[in-house]
Amino acid sequence: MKKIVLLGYMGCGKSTIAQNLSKNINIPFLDLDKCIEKRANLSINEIFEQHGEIYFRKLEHEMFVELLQSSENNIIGLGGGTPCYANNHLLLQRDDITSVYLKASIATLYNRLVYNKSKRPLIANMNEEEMKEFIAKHLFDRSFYYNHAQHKVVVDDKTVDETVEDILALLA
Ligand SMILES: Nc1ncnc2c1ncn2[C@@H]1O[C@H](COP(=O)(O)OP(=O)(O)OP(=O)(O)O)[C@@H](O)[C@H]1O
Ligand SMILES: O=C(O)C1=C[C@@H](O)[C@@H](O)[C@H](O)C1
Ligand SMILES: [Mg+2]
Repeated sequence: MKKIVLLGYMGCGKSTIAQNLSKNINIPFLDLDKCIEKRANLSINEIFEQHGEIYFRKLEHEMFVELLQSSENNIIGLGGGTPCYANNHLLLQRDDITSVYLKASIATLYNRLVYNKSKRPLIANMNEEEMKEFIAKHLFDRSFYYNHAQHKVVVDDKTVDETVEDILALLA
C-alpha cells in the first residue's frame, strides 16, 4: 500500500481522522507537527515565538521530505499550512503516495476552532469576529494548494467514522 497523506485547514480533522484510520487499517500514523516538535524539542508555539514562522516552514518542509523518503508504510497527517509553502503542494502529486484533502466549510472550521485555538499560533490571539474573517480569507488563499491533492473528501456534517469510511472507499 502507498503512504497516505491527509491535508487540510487547521481543525478539519487531520489528526483525529488519521488516528482512527490508523487503527482501522493497522498502519502507523505520523503527525507532521508532532515530528517537528520532537525534532526541535520545542512546541509549535515555541518554535513560532522563538524562531519565527519562516524557520518553522523550513523545518516543516525538511520533515515532510524526510517522512516521504522513508520506506515505511504510514499515514502522514500534515500541518494545516504544509501544502502552501516550499512547493510542498507538488509533492502531493507523487505517484508513490495517496493524498487526500479533508475539505471543511468555513462554518465547520470556525465551530471546531473557536474553543480550541490556544495551541494554534496563527489564530491564538484573535477574537471571534477576527477569527471568522481570518478563516474565510485564509481558506480561500489556501484552497489553490489544497486542491493539488489527488483526492478530496468533504467532512462537513460527517462523523469521524463516516469520513474514515469515505477514505477507505478511495483506497479500495
Ligand atoms: N466529525 C469530526 N471529524 C473530525 N474531527 C472532529 C469531528 N467532530 C469534531 N471534531 C473535532 O475537531 C477538532 C479538530 O480536529 P483535529 O485536531 O483532528 O484537526 P487538525 O486538522 O489535525 O488540526 P491542526 O491542523 O490544527 O492540527 C478536534 O477537537 C476534533 O475532536
Ligand atoms: O495552518 C497553519 O499554517 C498551521 C497549522 C498547524 O497544523 C501547525 O502546523 C502550525 O500551527 C501552522
Ligand atoms: Mg492536527
